[in-house]
Amino acid sequence: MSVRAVLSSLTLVVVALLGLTTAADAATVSYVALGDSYSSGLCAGSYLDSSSCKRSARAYPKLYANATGAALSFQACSGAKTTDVLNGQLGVLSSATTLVSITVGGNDAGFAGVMENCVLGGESRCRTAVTTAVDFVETTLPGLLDRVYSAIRSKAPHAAVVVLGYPRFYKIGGSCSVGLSDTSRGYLNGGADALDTVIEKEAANAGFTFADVRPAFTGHEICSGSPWLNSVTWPIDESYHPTATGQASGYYPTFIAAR
Ligand SMILES: CCCCCCCCCCCCCCCC(=O)Oc1ccc([N+](=O)[O-])cc1
Repeated sequence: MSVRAVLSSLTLVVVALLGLTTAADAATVSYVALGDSYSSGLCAGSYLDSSSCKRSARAYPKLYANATGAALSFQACSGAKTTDVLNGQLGVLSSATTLVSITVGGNDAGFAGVMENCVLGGESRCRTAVTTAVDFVETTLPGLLDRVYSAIRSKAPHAAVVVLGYPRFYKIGGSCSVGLSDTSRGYLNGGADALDTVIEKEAANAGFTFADVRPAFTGHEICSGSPWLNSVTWPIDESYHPTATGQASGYYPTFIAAR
């Protein structure tokens, strides 16, 4: 065999290997999970590190990566508002990102304060707190979501983006140890609906897919026979969050179906 023939067969082998590598890279989903505690998995346990972000091995982003072999960059962080996503979570996005998920907006709307008013303050204060939050959701939140969604699109131009919503918290009329009246439960469910309505609309405006978790959680609200959400609990910040089952049976299949 001449030197030239050896070189040309070597070239063929190298080209073939490069081809395989490129094909393997293209087949690997490059997945970035953004957002707040509903995506980090606060309350689901088995946290992946000791950070206050509370990223859980039982949260839907990790379940998806385990099941599919997708390469996950887990950015979601407990307590995140839209500005935290904009300023702290988008650095890993690139033109190579193929899949993005996000839950955000609840903390901007003052979720924790609303819950405190409703649990401790009685029906009247609950109604006022929810009304104020819904007003914010309908007037100010759309612009905040637009900023986040536009930034995602410009940093990850080729990604499929799935925006997940929030569940209704309460079954109305269920027997329940939590001292919240059916009236207050109704206010809170209405707040979740208002939030989901705005998130769905802004996601559609951005060309993203909205994944509605409310159907999956129906029958599994607080005060139902098999809740997938924590009621008031200790530590207090884990209150009103999906349990590990809520992540696995509520968020995860809803994400899979929308992706
Ligand atoms: C209209 C808004 C109020 C209506 C109440 C019912 C709405 C249901 C939607 C819930 C949205 C929750 C998103 C917040 C997720 C989150 O990150 O929660 C936190 C988790 C942890 C902390 N923290 O401080 O550790 C703070 C907040």
